[in-house]
Amino acid sequence: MNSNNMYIYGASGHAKAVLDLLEDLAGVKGVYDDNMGVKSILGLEVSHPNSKKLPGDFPYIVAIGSNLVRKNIVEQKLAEHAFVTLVHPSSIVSKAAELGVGTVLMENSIVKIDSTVGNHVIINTASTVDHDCVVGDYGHIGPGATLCGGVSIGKGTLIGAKAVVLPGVKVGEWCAIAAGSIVHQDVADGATWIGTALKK
Ligand SMILES: CC(=O)SCCNC(=O)CCNC(=O)[C@H](O)C(C)(C)COP(=O)(O)OP(=O)(O)OC[C@H]1O[C@@H](n2cnc3c(N)ncnc32)[C@H](O)[C@@H]1OP(=O)(O)O
Repeated sequence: MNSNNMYIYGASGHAKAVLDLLEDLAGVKGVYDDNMGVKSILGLEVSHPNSKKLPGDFPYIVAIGSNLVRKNIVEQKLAEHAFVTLVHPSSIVSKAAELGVGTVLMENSIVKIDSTVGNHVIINTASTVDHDCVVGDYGHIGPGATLCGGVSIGKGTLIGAKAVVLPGVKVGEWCAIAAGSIVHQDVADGATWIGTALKK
C-alpha cells in the first residue's frame, strides 16, 4: 500500500517522517511546500505551488504536523484532489476499524476493533486507539498516547505525546491535550487540558 505513486504536500519534520514510512521514494511524484526557502527533502526537489494548479494524476498526502494548517491545505488547495492513506506495516489495525483518507499511521501504532479514524488524521508512533473510539478529521494522536476504550476525540484536536484519555471520555473539537496528561473527564471544544485539569 505504501509504495503507490503519490504527491506529498509539506516538507518539514513531519514530512520527513511520512516519507520514511514509504518502502522507497520512487513513487513520490512531487513534493510541495509553501515555504520558498525549502528547496529539498531527503534528496527530493521541493516545488512551491503559489498560484500554479496542482497536478491531479496521483493522490496526495498532506504531511504537515499542524492540524489547522493541514486542514487549510486540504480544503483550500486540494479540495478537488484525491488522497492516500498510509499505514506502516508495523501498525496493527483491526479488520473492524475504519480509517479515513489522507490519514497516516506511524510505526507501532494500534487501532482496535470498532474504532473510526477520520480523514487527514495523524496516528503517531506507538500510540493506541483502543476499541470503540472515534477520532475526528484532522486530529493528531501524539507519540505514545493512549485512547482507552470508547473515547471520542473531536475534529482538529491534538492529543500530546504519552497522554492518556480514560475510557468513555469525550474530548471536543480543536482542543489541545498536553503531553503526559491524564484526561479523566470530558473536555469542551477549543479547551486546553494540562496534567489532570483544564488550563485556567
Ligand atoms: C513527533 C512529534 O514531535 S509529534 C508532537 C506531538 N506534540 C506534543 O506532544 C505537544 C503537545 N503540546 C503541549 O503539551 C503544549 O505544552 C500545550 C499545547 C498543552 C500547551 O501549550 P501552550 O498553550 O503554548 O502553553 P505554554 O507552553 O505556555 O504552557 C502553559 C503552562 O503549562 C505548562 N505545561 C505545558 N505543557 C505541559 C505539559 N505537557 N505538562 C505539564 N505542564 C505543561 C507550562 O510549563 C506552563 O506553565 P506556567 O504557566 O506555570 O509557566
